[in-house]
Amino acid sequence: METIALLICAIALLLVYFYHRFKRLYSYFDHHGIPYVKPILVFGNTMEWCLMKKSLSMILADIYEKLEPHRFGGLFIGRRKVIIVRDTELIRSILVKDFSSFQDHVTAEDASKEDVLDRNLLSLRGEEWKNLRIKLTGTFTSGKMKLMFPLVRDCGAKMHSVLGNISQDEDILAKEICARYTTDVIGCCAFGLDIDSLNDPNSVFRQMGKRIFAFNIINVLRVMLPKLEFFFDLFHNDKAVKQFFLDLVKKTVKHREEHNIFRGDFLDLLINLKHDNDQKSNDRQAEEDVQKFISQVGGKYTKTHIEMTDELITAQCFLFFAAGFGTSSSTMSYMLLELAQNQHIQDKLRAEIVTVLENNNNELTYEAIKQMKYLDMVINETLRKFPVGGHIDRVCSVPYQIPNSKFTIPEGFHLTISIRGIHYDPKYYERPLEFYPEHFTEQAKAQRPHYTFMPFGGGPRVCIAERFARMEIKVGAVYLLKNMSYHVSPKMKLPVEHAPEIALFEVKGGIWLRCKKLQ
Ligand code: HEM
Repeated sequence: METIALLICAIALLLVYFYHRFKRLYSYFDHHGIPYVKPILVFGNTMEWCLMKKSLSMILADIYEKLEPHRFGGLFIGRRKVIIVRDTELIRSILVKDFSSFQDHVTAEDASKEDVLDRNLLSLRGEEWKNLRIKLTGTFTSGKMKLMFPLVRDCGAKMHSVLGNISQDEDILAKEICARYTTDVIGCCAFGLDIDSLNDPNSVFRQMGKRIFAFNIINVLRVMLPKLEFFFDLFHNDKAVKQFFLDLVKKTVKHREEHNIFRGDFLDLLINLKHDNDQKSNDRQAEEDVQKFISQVGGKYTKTHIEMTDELITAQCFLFFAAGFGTSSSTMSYMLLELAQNQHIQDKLRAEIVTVLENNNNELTYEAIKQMKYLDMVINETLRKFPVGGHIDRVCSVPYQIPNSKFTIPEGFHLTISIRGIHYDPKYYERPLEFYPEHFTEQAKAQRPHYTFMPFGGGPRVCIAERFARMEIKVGAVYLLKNMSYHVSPKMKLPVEHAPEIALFEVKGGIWLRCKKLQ
């Protein structure tokens, strides 16, 4: 009896202790006179995320809205204090002007030094990141995109023939067909493989893609309980997936080196970097992009030697795969859903595609997709309404006084920018809830402040592959739409509900569309 009483007392004392600790922690922003959204004990502002009811990006977008009209505010991701930046001028300072104080992504803190695949562009920090980014910049110029265009077009043509086999009025899962296309594209451009997951949905590559994005509760716990990270790492790394990619790249690099094979894909460009570390580029755009990058990072760049080993090459290819296929296929499937719901936009877009193709002898060329201006508007509006990376983050590396405020962000603090919040802000978009490609006429774009459209992030750390992603989505859209029409299937659950457990925006139950062949 006595023992039970003692136990109850001990638990009660512990609860009181933790209650006070949390209370003190959660008074931080009050104490500094910073507006914030009231947290809930233990969970902070992210209870719905922990309970897998809402994605983190959606929660951040809600907080962005609640903090109107403040330039910035506070929130808690579990126990972690985070600043959310709302004002576009302040966003510019953080992403560009004062970039040197906010160079790293939060992911860099999670990266393991022992894990070779964690030495990828997204996870590297400081000088190591800068040097690698400069090296890889030349891989994504328009010239290189033009080289890769035929490879992407071949995957588009394959998707077109798969769609051709679909029986009249069949229902399709949009994300599935788009993901098979983008898996083939990235497999072909980053790994030099003809994967053909379009015809073989169970290809090893497609399975690997599904495993990379398989959600687990570990991801939530890692953020909530950072001190136990070493423990979660035991579960986190899907070692089989990593080994698969390591073996694959090593084998392909060896084969290409031995047989002198050149395909013009990412892997070739990375192998070139391996053999000629400081090769002089004869790509003018690469030089310009690098100069722009160096001026943006604040002239503090010290060139250091990076040896492009097979492991480092694999780490980049693996990231291109992980960052590339899900983002682009989600964007494409959201675009199809909106087009199915807005037949007049779909008709107008198809008319543009058909006209441009006719004017180009029915051939899809790199130049032809550049002429499809309405397609650009539709893609931009899709990326506005469904920014697959719904928020971006930065880590503050030196104490930073927020301009025109008394608050100094301490070193190590996390910052976040809600891309989704900004994209739905009625201050910047006339019809935020509608699918309205006219948000992206030249005139509308010129009237909006900078940093109000950021699906690819911003500043020197912006998505390195924006040109590639846009090319891939445009080619995919042409093949999807030129002689097929899309309608909402009776199986589709509307209004759309987002699946909270996936890092990228996904739709609960999937996007079901009815596909019709046109003459
Ligand atoms: C619709 C497609 C895509 C979207 C919306 C997207 C979005 C983003 C965003 C928001 C970031 C973070 C930027 C920041 O923090 O400022 C990022 C980074 C990155 N993305 Fe993408 N991305 C897309 C496609 C791709 C593709 C196809 C690849 C590779 C082939 C790729 C490779 C990367 C890499 C390597 C980074 C890290 C850059 C760095 O830290 O230096 N992305 N992307």
